[in-house]
Amino acid sequence: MPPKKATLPEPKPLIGRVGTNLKVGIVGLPNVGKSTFFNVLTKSSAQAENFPFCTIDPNESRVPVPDARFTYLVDFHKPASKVPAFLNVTDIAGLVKGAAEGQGLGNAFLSHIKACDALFHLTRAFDDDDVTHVEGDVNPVRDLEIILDELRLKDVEYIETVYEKMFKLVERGGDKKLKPEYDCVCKIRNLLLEEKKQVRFADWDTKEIEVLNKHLLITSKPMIYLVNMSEKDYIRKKNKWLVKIKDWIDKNDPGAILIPFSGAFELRLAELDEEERAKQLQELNTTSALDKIIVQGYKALQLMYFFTCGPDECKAWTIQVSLGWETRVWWAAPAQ
Ligand SMILES: Nc1ncnc2c1ncn2[C@@H]1O[C@H](COP(=O)(O)OP(=O)(O)OP(=O)(O)O)[C@@H](O)[C@H]1O
Ligand SMILES: [Mg+2]
Repeated sequence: MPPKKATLPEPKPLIGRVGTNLKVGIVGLPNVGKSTFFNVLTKSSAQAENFPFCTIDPNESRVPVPDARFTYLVDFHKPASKVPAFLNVTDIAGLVKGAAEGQGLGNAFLSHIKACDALFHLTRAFDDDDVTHVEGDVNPVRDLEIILDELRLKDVEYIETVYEKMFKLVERGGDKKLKPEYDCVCKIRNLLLEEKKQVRFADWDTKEIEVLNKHLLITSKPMIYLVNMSEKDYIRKKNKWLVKIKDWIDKNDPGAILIPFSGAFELRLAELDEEERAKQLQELNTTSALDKIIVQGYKALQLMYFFTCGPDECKAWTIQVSLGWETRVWWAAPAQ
């Protein structure tokens, strides 16, 4: 008998902005490797040190999206000008328990998250007694819940103000026109406050998504889970937390993507020249995780972008619209 096909959850329509200048934010507890990851991903040099709250102000950069179609166009036309698509990435300060009430760097941090359109949720699965853990020990499942809960509480605070305003208009003032929107706000409030769930975990119809898009709640943003492991664990593809994290995601955020990587290993690779790097990867029989992360980050956004190449930038071009669950590409014939 052929093996049973794994049933994948139906992809959910994305909630959020559609645009040409969207960004992915990096969130997680302090000192878990967010800035290290940001630096290797975007070839930047943001401060990354072994102490909590090393990052205060957000660091922003962009990274080209690896795309075989773009490489093909460039190889074919050998153009003078090559403009790939870019993914904008923001490295944000660490978040601690109580951040929604102002602990740690608190509210400023949360407003930086609100400005992002998708999130890389970075969690620490490496043991290293020399690297301080704000919770005292390594436990990425607990850490995931701490972060998600802070994000949820921030949404609760926001939706309460919306709810109170609408309550007065609809329940007291009898405004019938606002009633459908008010009902949706009540559903959001109930989900966040009573069921203690993230907005993206629930099912929403088109009308409800219109309401959600007015508010751009933090817990409605697509989230990609990145597990930061030791170099050794990444190379041997084993880590005692991986299965536990995967189980947690399947149970709580089904369909969400988990990508293991190693900040320490990527940092070491980044210091090698191209030839040494290829040799090293071949010897270790492994690959860098960064391209996969960039592509998934890009796919999580409802992004509309152009990549162009040609002597006058229009010899060959494509427009790509990624709406998360589908990607459409238009090719234009090279100008004669
Ligand atoms: N995979 C890894 N293995 C071992 N050490 C790592 C790994 N990834 C990062 N580190 C180390 O962890 C420490 C904290 O890293 P980093 O400054 O990137 O964290 P952060 O999450 O940005 O912290 P903050 O929230 O304080 O800004 C650094 O000393 C870094 O070298
Ligand atoms: Mg940092």
